[in-house]
Amino acid sequence: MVNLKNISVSYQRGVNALKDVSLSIDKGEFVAIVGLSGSGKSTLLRSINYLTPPTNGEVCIDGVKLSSLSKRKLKNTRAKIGFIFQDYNLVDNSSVFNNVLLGRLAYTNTFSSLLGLFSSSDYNLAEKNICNVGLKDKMFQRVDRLSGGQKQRVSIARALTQNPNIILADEPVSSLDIATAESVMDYLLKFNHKRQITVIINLHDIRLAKKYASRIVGLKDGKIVFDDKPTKLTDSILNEVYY
Ligand SMILES: Nc1ncnc2c1ncn2[C@@H]1O[C@H](COP(=O)(O)OP(=O)(O)OP(=O)(O)O)[C@@H](O)[C@H]1O
Repeated sequence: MVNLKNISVSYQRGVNALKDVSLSIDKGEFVAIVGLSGSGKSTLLRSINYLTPPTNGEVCIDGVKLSSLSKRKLKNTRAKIGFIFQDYNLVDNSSVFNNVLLGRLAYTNTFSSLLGLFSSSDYNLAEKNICNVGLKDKMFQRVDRLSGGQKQRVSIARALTQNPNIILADEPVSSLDIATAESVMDYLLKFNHKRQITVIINLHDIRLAKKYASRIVGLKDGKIVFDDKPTKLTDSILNEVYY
């Protein structure tokens, strides 16, 4: 369903962040991307939903080339791809409920979204997903009063409210302590299993990658140097990825 065909990304001043990367990810996989800082993990994730369109190569989602899509169709495709950021990307002075409702923005036209018009099914979906991440009692609390783990659960609920086929998560637990990080990862794994949502996640914690992912992709200098089951990621391969 996600197919990267020979993609390269070059930034200004000659930085080649990805070099001829090809990668196919099937529905329902839980893929962790690992590698040194600067190896291209964020760029890879952002190219999948065209936040950073590749300089060369093609990104295909369900067989459709993103480069061939009109603005409107690209918006529709992106609506089915949730994105979870390391720093949560929430509206701090707004409630949990309003933040989660923003997941429906991908489906509303500009006029409705400017007026904040949502349907009753949008409200119901937001409420259901807040309950699904265990935040029912915080529903109308401002998000800046929440802990880091709770904030990241709000971002998961917001992504779920898009009814996504894919969730992209860029270092979502790196600011959290180990126990909290695992509880956030548990939620991602739960929705991966229960809803068959494909999860593609950047992680610098190899232990978490091995514990949760069904497949690990190692990036080094913008190239894939490992792509296999977690059990195949031996210490000597790790040394190579992180050298
Ligand atoms: N907007 C940008 N403009 C120019 N160079 C960039 C930009 N974004 C990233 N880069 C460069 O591209 C390379 C890959 O960066 P990227 O953020 O994808 O790596 P990463 O593995 O996610 O690193 P980190 O774990 O530190 O976030 C790095 O050399 C980085 O400095």
